[in-house]
Amino acid sequence: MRDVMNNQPSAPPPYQPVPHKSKWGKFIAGFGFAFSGIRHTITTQRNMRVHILIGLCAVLMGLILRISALEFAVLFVTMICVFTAEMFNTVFEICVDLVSPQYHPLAKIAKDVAAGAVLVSAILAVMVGLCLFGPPLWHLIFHS
Ligand SMILES: Nc1ncnc2c1ncn2[C@@H]1O[C@H](COP(=O)(O)OP(=O)(O)OP(=O)(O)O)[C@@H](O)[C@H]1O
Repeated sequence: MRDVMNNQPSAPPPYQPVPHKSKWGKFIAGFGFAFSGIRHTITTQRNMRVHILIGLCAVLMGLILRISALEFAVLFVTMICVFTAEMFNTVFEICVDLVSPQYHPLAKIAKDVAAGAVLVSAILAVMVGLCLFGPPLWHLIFHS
């Protein structure tokens, strides 16, 4: 959008919340926005697709190795931790790009810390995976 008189980029119009007829309409629209955020992360972030693929493989492995319901619960919590970290990382990337499109040392720190949070959660996932699948895999390989 450009300022016609000066041929300069003009400020975008202020955000106007979409009016909803009822409370329920607003409630249901909230789900739509949330799913749209999830879809955006999956379609734009390759790392998110990798996390989902690894998570699905882990669930499949859990089924094959017949881990307990409690172990599945631990697996799901861990997977959601990683997904959530990746989604917040995406939020930070977008916010930083919005506020500081040019290079800025604070922008670098913000993005690096957000990426670090994803790495920490991925390390947690590897450790949980080792604890859950290590013993049954060991038993399967060396005692069958
Ligand atoms: N505005 C900026 N100012 C300073 N450093 C930046 C800036 N934008 C990015 N960086 C540096 O570049 C790194 C990569 O940033 P980028 O936005 O490309 O993230 P990414 O992890 O590659 O994102 P994606 O997940 O989309 O591939 C950041 O971790 C940060 O160190």
